[in-house]
Amino acid sequence: MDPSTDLVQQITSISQSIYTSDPHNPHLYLARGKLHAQLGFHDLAAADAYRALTLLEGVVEEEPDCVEYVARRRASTLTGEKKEEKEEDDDDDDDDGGFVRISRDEYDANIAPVYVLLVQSLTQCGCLRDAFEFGSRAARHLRLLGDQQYADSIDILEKNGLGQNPNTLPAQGYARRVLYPWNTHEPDRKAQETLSLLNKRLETVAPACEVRAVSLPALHGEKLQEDEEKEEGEVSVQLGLFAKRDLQPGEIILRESSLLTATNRLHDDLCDACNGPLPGLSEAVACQECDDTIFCSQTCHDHAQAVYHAAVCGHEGLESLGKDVADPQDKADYLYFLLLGRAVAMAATQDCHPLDLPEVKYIWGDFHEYDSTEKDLPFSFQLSILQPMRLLEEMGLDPFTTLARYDTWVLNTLYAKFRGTASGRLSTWDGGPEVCAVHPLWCLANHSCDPNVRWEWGGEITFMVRREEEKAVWKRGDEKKEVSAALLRKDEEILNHYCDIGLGVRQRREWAQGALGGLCQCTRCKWEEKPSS
Ligand SMILES: C[S@@+](CC[C@H](N)C(=O)[O-])C[C@H]1O[C@@H](n2cnc3c(N)ncnc32)[C@H](O)[C@@H]1O
Repeated sequence: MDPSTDLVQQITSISQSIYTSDPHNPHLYLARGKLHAQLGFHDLAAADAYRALTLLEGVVEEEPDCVEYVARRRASTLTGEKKEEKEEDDDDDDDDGGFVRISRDEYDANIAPVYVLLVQSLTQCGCLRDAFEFGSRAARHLRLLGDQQYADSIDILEKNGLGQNPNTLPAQGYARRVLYPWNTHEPDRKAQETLSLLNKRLETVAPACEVRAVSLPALHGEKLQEDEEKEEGEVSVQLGLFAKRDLQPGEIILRESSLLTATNRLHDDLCDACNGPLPGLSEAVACQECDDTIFCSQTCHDHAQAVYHAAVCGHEGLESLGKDVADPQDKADYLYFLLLGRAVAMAATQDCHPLDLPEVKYIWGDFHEYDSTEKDLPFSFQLSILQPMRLLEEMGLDPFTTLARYDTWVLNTLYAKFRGTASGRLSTWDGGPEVCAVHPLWCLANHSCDPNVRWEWGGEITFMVRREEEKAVWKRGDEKKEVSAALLRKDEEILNHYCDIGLGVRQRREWAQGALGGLCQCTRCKWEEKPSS
């Protein structure tokens, strides 16, 4: 058997125990974290180590009443000799339901490997500031517990970030962006069944459009021009939107509203559901239970209650979570976190797995091949581990017992999907990102720097066929190229734009690179990039 298959099986088996019967057992998180690290999932390993640490810290808490999550394990989780030895010790403190509390001895035996796994995993992800901070804290703590006993671990922990100024170390790291082998929620996006389902949804949102499989040029990270030329011809089969009939210039061909939205404005004047502008006081509708939440209409109010609001209603701690961002550079990342929060609220309200939400299940995630070593999914201790735990707590959920739905691999998959599809609106106040949303049908349209539609986004998002005068002008030095006709013919692909098409080719490629996964290879870019004849 392929050794990695065996590791996957072991991970799946431990996850099953965590999800269904033993969620407060730090041994399971440590064991699973080590397996995750062996498979190169250092991000998941860091999250597991942090869970084990949180539970172990409760064991030595001086005031037991302050312990939020009591670390305990099923008496049957140890095997062989260890189990027999332990069973004799456990007799006295057998809790209800066959659980035993984690003992001080277990704490002493596990605290150092947990710290080491946490610090090494964060380092591997590139989250060097947190690795350094945990490393220093851990070394100090282990020294107090016993210099000799923990000498090797202290050595490893202290080597980390030695001589560095923590303030200059990066907090933001990266994770692998793959479909996890245990993810059973991802559909076959190209299957006829999927296309039929999406086309059924399009009937109301964009009746003149159809989703089809399409071959796109495979774009790669930061490749040099020569590499791009070499790889020309390599394709990626994905989905795209197509015209079912001739479409007229100026015609609105898609109208979609979505509740998978987020804003970082603290006391905003936007509808809580669709993030469209609020009408006057007489028309706006407040939630009866928590007066602070305002909707633009009764429809949005009712929709919100059924889709996401029930899980967050009245939980005041959620109001400022992720919104009080000090560094403007972090704003976009925090918006993705807020979008994640909305998806969690939707899953909790509808009692379903977040990856099965209709807004999420079929959208593009830009995943790499499983055996790729590339790491390009932004990952940080704050936004991928700590804040999601706080979010669940503020919603009144135990982040350990709800892991079957909100495990780190699930959150990473959500982040990957959101980063591949979400659109954003900038603040008119400071120009920073302020609102973002996923529109699951709108986001099926691919990009071109000579798009045939333009989009507008208020309460709903629309596609309108570009008129002649709205078409892009191709420029190369002093040379200009004739614009193509505005009519969008039956069977033509509907092409959106992921960047400002008024920019020069270099800037456009730079802007769109994140959303495209590489440098744009559309015909306009290729023409404008070539030296003028
Ligand atoms: C928002 S999705 C567009 C829909 C997507 N093709 C699907 O299957 O759902 C964005 C992704 O589509 C692909 N894409 C869009 N426009 C492209 C283009 N002009 N060339 C190559 N890939 C493109 C990229 O992989 C990008 O990450």
